[in-house]
This record gives sequence, structure tokens and C-alpha cells, in this order.
Amino acid sequence: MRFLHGDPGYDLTYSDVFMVPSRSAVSSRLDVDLTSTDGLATPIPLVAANMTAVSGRRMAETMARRGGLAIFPQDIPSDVVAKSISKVKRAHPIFDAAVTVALDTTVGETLSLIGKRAHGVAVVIDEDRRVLGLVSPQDAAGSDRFAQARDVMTTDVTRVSVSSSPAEVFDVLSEQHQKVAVAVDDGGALVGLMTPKGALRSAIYSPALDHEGRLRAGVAVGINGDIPSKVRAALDAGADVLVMDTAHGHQDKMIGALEAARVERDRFAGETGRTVLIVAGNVVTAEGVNDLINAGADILKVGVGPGAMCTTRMQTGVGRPQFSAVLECAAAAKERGKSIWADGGVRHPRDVALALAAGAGSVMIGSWFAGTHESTGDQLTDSQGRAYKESFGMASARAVRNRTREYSAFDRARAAMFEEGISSSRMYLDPRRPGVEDLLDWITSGVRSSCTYAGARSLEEFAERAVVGVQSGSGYEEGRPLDQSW
Ligand SMILES: NC(=O)C1=CN([C@@H]2O[C@H](COP(=O)(O)OP(=O)(O)OC[C@H]3O[C@@H](n4cnc5c(N)ncnc54)[C@H](OP(=O)(O)O)[C@@H]3O)[C@@H](O)[C@H]2O)C=CC1
Ligand SMILES: Nc1nc2c(ncn2[C@@H]2O[C@H](COP(=O)(O)O)[C@@H](O)[C@H]2O)c(=O)[nH]1
Repeated sequence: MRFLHGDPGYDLTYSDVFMVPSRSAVSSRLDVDLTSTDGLATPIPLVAANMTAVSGRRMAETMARRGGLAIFPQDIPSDVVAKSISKVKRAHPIFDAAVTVALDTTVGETLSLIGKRAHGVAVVIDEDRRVLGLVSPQDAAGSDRFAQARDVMTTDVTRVSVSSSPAEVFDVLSEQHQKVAVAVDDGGALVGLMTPKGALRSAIYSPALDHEGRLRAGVAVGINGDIPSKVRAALDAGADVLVMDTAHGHQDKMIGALEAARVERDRFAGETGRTVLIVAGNVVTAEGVNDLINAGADILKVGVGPGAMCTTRMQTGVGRPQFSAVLECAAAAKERGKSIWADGGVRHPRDVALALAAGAGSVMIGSWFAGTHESTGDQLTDSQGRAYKESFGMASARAVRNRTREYSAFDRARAAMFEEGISSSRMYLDPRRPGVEDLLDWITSGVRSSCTYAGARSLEEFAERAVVGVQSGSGYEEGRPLDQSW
């Protein structure tokens, strides 16, 4: 990447910069390869953040099916992480996992479960997972919440074989004017489902798969406690990437934890032949990058204070505008043959493109993804009927209380006094893009387009060719669309 008018000599946020187009020989946006350049080589360079309000089993599965990753947060007990990863690994890499209910599940419970996925239906199954019917909110409209799924379900179900291709499923759905097909195995048991949009997506995205062809997922580990056993538990659970995670990554405690994690990771590799990359952070300087690489990091997580749930900068004055942090850290990591994740502060597709232009190998997103069907929280409705989910920072008093639940009451209360995050915020589901896949479509189509404007066929070429200028506040404002006249 180069600056249009030279390096301005001060630090920049994503909003401070823009890219100018260059002559391009790339004739289609579909010719752009979005494979991440961070060493993990996921088909798209996007990671759902290790935040309790964001990444759980559904997020992990959906992100991996579309080529990205999600990281389970450090606050989830290791046995729960193990169960969740095993579910992700058992999920079908092409067909979406379905919300399932039994014949006697109440309509109220069924409706609350439907909101956990983007398909808008629940599949009614028997004890052998054979499909009995489907329930959608339209089927349930007007019925008593204590009525049962059997009372409202439709039995007009489109079944396809699990060996059907997405194009075949799309054609069947078009012919039958149906919105969803259920995929069944040879014994008639439910495997998953697919919507017409899901079929199209399967033709555009490739899943992020592990060495056995199963969906990939990562696990975050904090820097306190027994690091070797926490790392071993994550590896035994099937983690495909480890994230050593703390607010101030450039500290001795992190360096010690990272060294211990690397020893354990290498031991595991010796036993299994499987080397799992270690991400560590957060840092915002070249010195931080180099110290953590020396301690064993393969990928650096970059960003102090840009997060939407973050109060660090206002409370401490510490942090760094994210575009410049990414630019400096990516260059420092590249010199050592390593890469970085740009973590936090992404609010628009353009921010992802700019992070990649600055050299990030992948981009981590938290709060934006919290406002989707697939995030962990329950879907709530405000007084105007708008759907939202609750989000909170991982350094908020709420998260700290949760993380320190084993401490004495006194130590717990004291730890919560050092909060650096918001304990409760509302992330509204965008009615046009309520699912995380809708956001992935929006982001990846934007990034593909950015690459063609720069004349780049891959993200490596994009980071080399991008030309970035610095803009005024009114320059930024000019680029914002208007939804009504001025
Ligand atoms: N990217 C960002 O800007 C930030 C991210 N976060 C996220 O919040 C979560 C919790 O992180 P964290 O608060 O580090 O908690 P952790 O539970 O990971 O522990 C942090 C450890 O580092 C010590 N420490 C020393 N200096 C600091 C400091 N300035 N800030 C925080 N800890 C410090 C703490 O000791 P003691 O408590 O005794 O001081 C504690 O032992 C993580 O997921 C992290 O990524 C949090 C803040 C900023
Ligand atoms: N200072 C704080 N930073 C936090 C907290 N919780 C999470 N985070 C960081 O934000 C990113 C995600 O950023 P977003 O803009 O996409 O939401 C996350 O990965 C952490 O690094 C917090 O409580 N305080």
C-alpha cells in the first residue's frame, strides 16, 4: 500500500482514509480470490470476535460454512467449549443446521428458537430425526403460544438427498415454489436444510475446513491460570487456531503465557502431527509485534481501543487509531514472515477493505455481528417492535464478574472495579441484513469490488497495489448515501 500524497505523519482511523482506483486488468469481481493471507488460508478473511455476546456454536458453524472463522471466548468453561466444537465439527459443511423441535414443543418455544437462525423455520422431527413437518412464524400466527408444533406445522415439506448439489436444490425449490428444502440421509434422517439464497451462497463461498474436512473453529485462552492445561484442553477439543488474549498484549505476563502455550502446542503437534497456529494480542506497535513473535506468536491481534464496546481510550487515553496501528503492525509482522488480524472498530464493509489494504491477513469483527440471528444472545424486541440483541464488552463489569466467578466475593468485586467496557448495549438486527451471512455477502462483495478498483486478483496483491489518501470529515461525509433529499 502507498499513500497518495505521502505519509501524513500522524495516525489515522478507517474513516480518515479512502482508496483511489488504479488501472485494472481484473475484469470481474468474481475473479478475485479472497483467501486470507494470515497463514490459516481461510477462504474469506473474516473472523467473528471472541466475545461472549458474539461467538457461540451457531456463529462458529455459520462463519466456517461461508469460509471464515469464529473464536470461542476465553470465559466459556472448557467442557462447554469442547461440546460446542464437537457440534460444529459434526455439522454438515454445505447444508445449514436446522432449528429442530418435537411434535409437542409449544408454539411459544418454537417461535423463540426460530429467531436463532436465519432460515425462518423450525423442523419438526421424531426421535429418529425423521422429518414430520415445518413450522414458520406465518404457520403459527394467531395460534395460542401454548399450542403445540403438531397443531400448526405444515407437512408440505420439500425433501432432497444430502448428496444433491446446491444447484439441484435451487432448481427443486424454484419448481415447487418453496422457501426451504430439508436434506435427509439414506435412512430419511434430517441432515440440514437449504434456502434458495443458501444454495446461491454455496456456489460463491467455500467452507473453511480442517484436515478431516470438518468446519473449523478457534478458541481463546486468557493469560491467567494454568496455561498449559487450558491450551491442552482447547487443542484436545479440536481447536483449529488458538488465540492468546488480553487487553494489553505487550506485557511480560503475556510473553510468559505465550511461551508456555507454544511449548504445549508443539508437544501436541509432536503427538498428533497437527500444528495449530497461535494468535496473540492485542498490540498496536511494531515493538509489540516483535516481542510477541519472539515469544511464539504466529499471528498478531492488533487493536487497542477501537472496539464498539470499548471504554479504554476514554478511560485511560491509551490506544491508537486503528488504520495506522494495522499498517505499522502488518509491516512489522511481514518482515518476520508473519501476519496480523485487524481487531475492532469495523462498522462498514469499507473498513474491512481498508484493513486488508493496510496489510491485515484477516479482520476480526465483534459488535456488528452481535446484532445477527447467529450471535449467542436471545432476540429481544424494543417498544417500537424492532428486534435487537444485547451485547457487552469483555472487559465490562458484567464480563469481569463472569470471568472471576471462582474468586472470593471481595476479589471479584475488586476486579469488576477495573472495567474497561460497556456492560449492556443494544445491537439492532438490520431488517435488510438480519443474519451474519447477509453481512458476509455485503462485506465480501465490497472487498471484491475494492480489489478490482485496485487491479488486484488476491489479497496479497491488494495490499501491494492499494493507493490510500487522507480525507477531511467532509470528504467522508460526501461518501455517505442519503436516504432522503437534503
Ligand atoms: N482490544 C482492546 O482494546 C481491549 C480488549 N479487551 C478484551 O477484554 C477481555 C479481557 O481482557 P483483560 O482485561 O486483559 O483481562 P484478562 O482476564 O485477560 O487479564 C488481564 C491480566 O493482565 C493484567 N493487566 C496488567 N495491565 C493490564 C491492563 N492495563 N489492562 C488489563 N489487564 C492488565 C491483569 O492484572 P490486574 O487485573 O491485576 O491488573 C490481569 O492479570 C479480552 O478478551 C480482551 O481482548 C479488553 C480491553 C481492551
Ligand atoms: N476496551 C475493550 N475492548 C473490548 C471489549 N470487549 C471487546 N473488546 C475488543 O473489541 C473487539 C471487537 O471490536 P468491535 O468494534 O468489532 O466490537 C474485540 O475483539 C476486542 O479486542 C471491552 O470490554 N473493552
